[in-house]
Amino acid sequence: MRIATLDAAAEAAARTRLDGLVKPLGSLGRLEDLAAWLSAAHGEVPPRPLDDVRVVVFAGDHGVSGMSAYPREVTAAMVRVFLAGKSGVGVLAKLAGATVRVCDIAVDWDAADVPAEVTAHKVRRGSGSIDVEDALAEGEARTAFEHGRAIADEEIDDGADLLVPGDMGIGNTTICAAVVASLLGLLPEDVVGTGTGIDEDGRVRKLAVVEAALIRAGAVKDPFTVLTALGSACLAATAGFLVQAAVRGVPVLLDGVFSGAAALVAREIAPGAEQWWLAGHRSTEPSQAYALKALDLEPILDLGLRLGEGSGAVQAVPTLRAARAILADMGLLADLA
Ligand SMILES: Cc1cc2ncn([C@H]3O[C@H](COP(=O)(O)O)[C@@H](O)[C@H]3O)c2cc1C
Ligand SMILES: O=C(O)c1cccnc1
Repeated sequence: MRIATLDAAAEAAARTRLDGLVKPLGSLGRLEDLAAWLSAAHGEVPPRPLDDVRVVVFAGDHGVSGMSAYPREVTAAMVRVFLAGKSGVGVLAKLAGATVRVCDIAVDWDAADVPAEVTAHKVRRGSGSIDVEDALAEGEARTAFEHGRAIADEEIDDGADLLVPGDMGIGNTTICAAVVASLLGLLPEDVVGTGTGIDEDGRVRKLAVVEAALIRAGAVKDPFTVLTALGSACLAATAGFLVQAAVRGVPVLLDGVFSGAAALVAREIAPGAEQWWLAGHRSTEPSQAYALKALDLEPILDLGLRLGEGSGAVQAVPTLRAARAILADMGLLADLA
């Protein structure tokens, strides 16, 4: 896996053009940084329009139970909601002119009556309960990672010019807390949040599960071992998706908790891949803040969201398009009459 290189010359050319636009120097703030980054990613000034934006929602269940304010059956039910275009991310993606694909990586259901495309990358049904057992069997983390890479290839071969990873899985914030704590050497208290809205009793149970999982896993650093012990098939697939986007040189807008944890793992697997990722938004969950800090990523938006699915990231798409538009369409100071 070779990570594509960003074009430093295009970035420098973008900076020169930004400084010459008909505005006070630096006055378009973060938009200018995004415009320069996009130029580096595309290797041209102005960068190409972001016409084909795709969200891929990775769906799967977890062995841990009682960690969420909602029952695990919601994961499977939500797959149908994504297909019907009625999910939060579905509505928001439509506004941003993005498409949403849902992939059943590890939903715990009999999927006989859903379209085969949804289950084409199925790895397993549910995952192990990380407090007492590994999430995945030997080899499954790599299998799921390769599925994620294949999914990115499918989207990119089909014309995607910006990818957004989404997630659906009751219990996701528990395994993300464990993975982020393990990789960054943090305590459960640092990373455990209220997820879908658990009460204080639930948070105490969640802390105990994450603590038990971290003790059971021990000091693991190898990213595939972390995925196997504490992660999930969806997390491994999302990591593969992020790495492959970087291999192909396609920009990614990360979303919330799941994106953050997957990105941390993906960077361990493929150092340098993080150059291809932007943080779409800041989630209210603490583990995402730690992950983004470790990745040196500053979120574009901060709307107090805690939904996941890709819902925050898609809302940053218009901002990225705005960054491109200033380079493409603004006049030059030098042409002032
Ligand atoms: C109806 C519904 C739709 C969702 N869409 C995303 N999530 C979000 O909530 C879950 C993680 O939170 P926790 O760790 O507390 O279970 C994930 O599925 C995430 O995508 C949802 C949750 C629910 C209930
Ligand atoms: O911000 C997120 O990604 C999030 C927060 C709570 C539950 N699920 C996802």
